[in-house]
Amino acid sequence: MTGTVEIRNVSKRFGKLEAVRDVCFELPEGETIALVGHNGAGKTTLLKLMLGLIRPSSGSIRVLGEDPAAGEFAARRHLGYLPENVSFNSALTGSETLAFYARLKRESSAAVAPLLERVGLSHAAGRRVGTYSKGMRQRLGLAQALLGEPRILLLDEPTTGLDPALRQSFYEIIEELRGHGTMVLLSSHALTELEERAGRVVIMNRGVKVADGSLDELRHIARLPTRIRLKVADSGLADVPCWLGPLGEWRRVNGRVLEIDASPDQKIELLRRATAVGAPVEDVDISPPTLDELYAHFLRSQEALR
Ligand SMILES: Nc1ncnc2c1ncn2[C@@H]1O[C@H](COP(=O)(O)OP(=O)(O)OP(=O)(O)O)[C@@H](O)[C@H]1O
Repeated sequence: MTGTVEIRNVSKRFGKLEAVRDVCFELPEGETIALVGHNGAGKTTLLKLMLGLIRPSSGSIRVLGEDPAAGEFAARRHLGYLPENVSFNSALTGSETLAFYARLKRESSAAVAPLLERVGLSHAAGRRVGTYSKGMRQRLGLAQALLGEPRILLLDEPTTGLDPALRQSFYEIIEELRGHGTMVLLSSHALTELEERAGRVVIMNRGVKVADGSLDELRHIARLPTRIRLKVADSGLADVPCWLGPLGEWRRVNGRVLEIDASPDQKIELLRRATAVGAPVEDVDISPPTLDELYAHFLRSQEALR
């Protein structure tokens, strides 16, 4: 896979505050990457650095092989950006707004109608943006970011204000773009929805990158327990320690359901026992560590080192 963004040992200081400290990563094409972190972790600063809106205090950034902060940054045409707080001129219609951005990006205004259609705003194309709901403005923002079929899409909190159906169609658009080779970077706090969508997660804390990998890789590194729930037949409730063996603590969550936090080493053995002939188990439910739990784990680990 070809790289789209290369960040090497980048730091960014605002006065005494180090918003980003010695961060390195590469973002290949055709990947959806989640950039997560608490408020003030440095996510927006990283996006602004990639856009060339600010310069790094040290380190280097390449976007499609160019320095984004250089005067003539030709790769900008291949960049789409949705800022956290989209604001448009409320007197312009949806069509006029998008046509304005198309001119800025030197794209044909013929792109406007199909893009409005794509984000489900055709019906409101002739209405003033001032009358749009938050979700509609967000969709117009996405349409603006999609102008020119970008190879890099940087989206800051893109699903804020979207209802579940719109979120679904938003992620369908993202998946389609990714399939065509676009690198999509989603900066977000919505960890649960990112869990199913992002192939890779970069976790930031206080300006420092604390974890970077696929969900499976992060689970492997964190070695957090997998939560296993067993629905047990009445006959098995009396002698749980016997058929389950010495595999850690278990607790009864309600009636006939047992819950066990199995370490990565115990997991398979536990499932073997639970599904062995004669085991009084009627159903098994396996929940690997969620992105929420992994996020909390990596943040705790880094805070402990401070
Ligand atoms: N132009 C600026 N001048 C001074 N400090 C800044 C500037 N921009 C960002 N900061 C500071 O840098 C740190 C990182 O901010 P940044 O906006 O990158 O965080 P974030 O992870 O995007 O947070 P959020 O989730 O709240 O959007 C914060 O402490 C912020 O106050």
